[in-house]
Amino acid sequence: MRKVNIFDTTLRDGEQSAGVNLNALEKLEIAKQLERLGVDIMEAGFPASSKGDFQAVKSIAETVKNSSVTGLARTNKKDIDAAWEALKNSEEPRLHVFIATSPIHMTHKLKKTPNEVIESAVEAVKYAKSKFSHVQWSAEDSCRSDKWYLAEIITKVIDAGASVINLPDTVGYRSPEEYGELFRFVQEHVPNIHRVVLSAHCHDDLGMATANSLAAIEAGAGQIEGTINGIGERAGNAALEEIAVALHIRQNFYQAMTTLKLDEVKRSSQLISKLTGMTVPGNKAVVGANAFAHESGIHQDGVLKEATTYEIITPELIGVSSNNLVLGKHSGRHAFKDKVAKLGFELSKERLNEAFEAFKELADKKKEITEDDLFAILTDKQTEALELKKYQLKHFQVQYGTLNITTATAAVVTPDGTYLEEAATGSGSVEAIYNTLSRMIEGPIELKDYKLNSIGGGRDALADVYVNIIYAGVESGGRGSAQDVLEASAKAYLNAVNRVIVNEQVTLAKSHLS
Ligand SMILES: CC(=O)SCCNC(=O)CCNC(=O)[C@H](O)C(C)(C)COP(=O)(O)OP(=O)(O)OC[C@H]1O[C@@H](n2cnc3c(N)ncnc32)[C@H](O)[C@@H]1OP(=O)(O)O
Ligand SMILES: CC(C)C(=O)C(=O)O
Ligand SMILES: [Mg+2]
Repeated sequence: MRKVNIFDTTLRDGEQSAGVNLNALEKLEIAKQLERLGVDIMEAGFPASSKGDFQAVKSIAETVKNSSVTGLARTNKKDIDAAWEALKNSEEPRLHVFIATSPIHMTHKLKKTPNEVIESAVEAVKYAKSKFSHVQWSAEDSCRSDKWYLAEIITKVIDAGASVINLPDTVGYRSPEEYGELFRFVQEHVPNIHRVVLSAHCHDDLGMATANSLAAIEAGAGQIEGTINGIGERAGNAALEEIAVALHIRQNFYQAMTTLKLDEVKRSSQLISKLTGMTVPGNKAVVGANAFAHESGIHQDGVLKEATTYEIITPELIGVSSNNLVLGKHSGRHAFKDKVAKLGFELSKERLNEAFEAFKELADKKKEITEDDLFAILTDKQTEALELKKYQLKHFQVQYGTLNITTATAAVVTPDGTYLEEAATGSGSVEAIYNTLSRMIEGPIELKDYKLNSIGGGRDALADVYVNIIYAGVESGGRGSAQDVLEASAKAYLNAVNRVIVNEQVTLAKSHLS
């Protein structure tokens, strides 16, 4: 069985998803979870792109010990130097440097001749190699590049010191057969290819990212790049959980494996969904809420007789424990703690107590607490610790009637500890709440997007609200869950504002990162 390395780029390409903007503390929290998941390499960001990303990569490189940490750079000294400053204290400093090799990109974007691109790539890899112990080079848009030109530049870049060569399908263009063919071609026509690991990096524009990644493995790739939940630029990247589970379930076919801890998959998915605000569709393979739900009679009958009739993956495999202990209002701390541990959460004693209180409060309102409810409570507690000085909602009330003007009143505590109360009207309940909160928050807020989902099913399902706002000139996403839609809406709005405030504090006070 051949081992395939997992290169996670949730914190770099994943963060390139439209509307996603993680602060350094959120990135660190995700990095710790990716380390628990067992990724071999994590791309923590693009250090030259902003001060915030530089800080994030640096703190991750200094914290994470069991996964190799890398950062992205263009083929210029400024980017490579910034990456070095951010990564030099990691266990094995590793750089990811890229330049595009397709005629379209070279002509229109880079405005360089193919020879100039070769020079730039070789020079950058040599320079990077003088600092970093590992240098990965990527041929951006390799799938629309001339294959003979690709073979030439790869040969030279390997001679310059690259130890990983990545062939990204940057725009998700190829079919699995064609992508596999590219890997075979490169292995046959690059004389020094045996000195490097070949890597695949697929995008999902035509819905083929997972299939293409698996085709690359069949054709000899030793590393797969992707993100959790498949988030990323445009239609996203290959979903790592899909590839890892496919290799596990079909190991006899692929004869390849990863060392991911698959029982950390669900928790990683939940945390990343929560912090990025990118909701996982119900029918998403492996981690969607319906991935293990059997709806129709014939399927249910089959599963009752023999689960393998319709189940090729068990929920337990990805860390959703079987529900033999039902949690409800009569459950105590022991059962709760046991369940929390089974779901893979590690919370401090204080956070665990708070989570237990939140669970009891919810159990008073709901008959049965589902695993999805618990995930919502636990990820809330896990991420609350990330919020520094912030606006806190104390209470609110809304008066709504078809004949009245909708009015909300609310009380918040501001980041400097002042208690404020306000009231405002709106054309609906959510608008009235947002107008009220806006009066107490310093600076204008523009609401760009509002999404409402339910967590779990039934009349007593939790509401999950995601908002996108512009506050202090910064685009920010916020999420809130509660049993009541209006409470979830208020929480999401404040969470989006708080994320901007926290971001500022993190950039100003670097000491918070250690
Ligand atoms: C396929 C991918 O995912 S690539 C990674 C994409 N990620 C990002 O872009 C991260 C966020 N980006 C940023 O913050 C900014 O774009 C920065 C800081 C990286 C650069 O900002 P700016 O210096 O203002 O440049 P801008 O983004 O407008 O243009 C990119 C420049 O880099 C050049 N460039 C693009 N790729 C490369 C490369 N791999 N190597 C060298 N130069 C490159 C472009 O030709 C352009 O150069 P020009 O200014 O001479 O025309
Ligand atoms: C930077 C490279 C590897 C990339 O993300 C792409 O080409 O899609
Ligand atoms: Mg990409």
